Amino acid sequence: MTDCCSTPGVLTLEQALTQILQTLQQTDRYERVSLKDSLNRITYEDIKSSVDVPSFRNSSMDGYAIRTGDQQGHSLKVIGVSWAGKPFTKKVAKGECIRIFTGAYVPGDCDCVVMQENVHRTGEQIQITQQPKHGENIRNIGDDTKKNQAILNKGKLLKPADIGLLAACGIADISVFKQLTVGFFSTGDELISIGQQAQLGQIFDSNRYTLQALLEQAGVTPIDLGVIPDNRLAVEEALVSASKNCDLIITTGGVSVGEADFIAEVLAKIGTVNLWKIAIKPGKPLVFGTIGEAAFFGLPGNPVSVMVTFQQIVLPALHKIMGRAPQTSVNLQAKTTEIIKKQPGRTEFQRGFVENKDGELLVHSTGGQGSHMLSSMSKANCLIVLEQSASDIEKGQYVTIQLLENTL
Ligand SMILES: Nc1nc2c(c(=O)[nH]1)N[C@H]1C(S)=C(S)[C@@H](COP(=O)(O)OP(=O)(O)OC[C@H]3O[C@@H](n4cnc5c(N)ncnc54)[C@H](O)[C@@H]3O)O[C@H]1N2
Ligand code: MOO
Repeated sequence: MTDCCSTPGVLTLEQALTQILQTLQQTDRYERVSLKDSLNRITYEDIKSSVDVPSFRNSSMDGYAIRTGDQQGHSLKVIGVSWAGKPFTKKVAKGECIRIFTGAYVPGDCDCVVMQENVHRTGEQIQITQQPKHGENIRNIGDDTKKNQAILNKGKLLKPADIGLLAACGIADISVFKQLTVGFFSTGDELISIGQQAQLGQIFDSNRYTLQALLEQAGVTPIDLGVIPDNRLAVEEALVSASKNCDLIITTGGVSVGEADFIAEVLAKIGTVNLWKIAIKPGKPLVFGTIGEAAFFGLPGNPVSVMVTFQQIVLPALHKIMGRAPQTSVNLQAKTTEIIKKQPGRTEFQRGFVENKDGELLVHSTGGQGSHMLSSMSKANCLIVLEQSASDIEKGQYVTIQLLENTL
């Protein structure tokens, strides 16, 4: 569809994402890992608990376990102690109670724990000073997790709470999707490595460092394939070789329309070009396709374009292949503290800093928005998302923001 803002042949971000995700298949490779090695891995199957958690009724307070009917004002005899790990299992008769500590087994005769602050103790007798409620301060069997209940679904990215939950259920190892292997290289005759002396016209290759970090954060195995010069044959050889060992390949640079930009041309020769150019800023000339079994993303060379396209496009693609359940992105609304310049035509991602001022989210730009400017990206804790048809935004208007991973 062509409207006021679209360029014929250039897909919107949503169209491009739909097309990319439809092309990619979820991997079916998996492995068993121990719980200790499972952080940031993705579950390969639904995981059920074979036990109730808690597996026995226990106290949530230090105090006295009593029987219903032994009410406020009554005097009760303390006949024993239930410690966490050392249960009291004998009978508790009417008019009796036991001393109990947090996490300790509650004997079957008792149905309430009175916290010690609400009790007067004299020798082996207690007086309850506040009306106890039936079931009070007792954690019941299975109130956290029930036996045979699915505690984690397939496709769950494992975070510390999930690992703790599995441990609480006594699960020692689990099946997770195999980690993806992602090969990446930079292209460009102007690139030198850190440590080399820059001549006029040369720059340090920053994209490889950014990508290594982004890929590590994404929980895949990155393979740094170095810098490849602007030479068709060299690029072709590097891509063919990478496609044999990698699930996904990322290059940066060489996707625009200059004389030395031939990534899309080489891709068409050795694989398939599925799409080229998306109506986003930065990142417009992104190319996506496949080489053999491997998925391929040719990202634009500009360093901020690399970061934005990685976050908006490569990451959802990686999630699809690595088996992660689809995510709903959490967008917030924040009030802009300044005018934001914007031309209609592309969905724009501007670098911003959001803060909470007296309960209101305020966002301001972190500086120059050129796609070569990493300094404003480094200062940003969010991206300001401006829709394709939007033009300049007035100060005080609400805009959509996406928090960056480093903020969370
Ligand atoms: N006539 C046109 N020129 C350009 C267009 C266009 O539509 N018509 N699009 C512009 C846009 S938007 C982008 S984005 C860039 C993308 O260009 P390429 O992907 O071909 O990238 P290069 O030209 O190779 O590099 C762009 C820029 O980034 C620097 N760069 C490249 N690699 C690295 C690296 N590894 N580390 C740090 N910096 C890198 C490179 O030196 C250039 O400055 O094209 C526009 N041009
Ligand atoms: O689309 Mo480019 O990435 O704006 O600089």
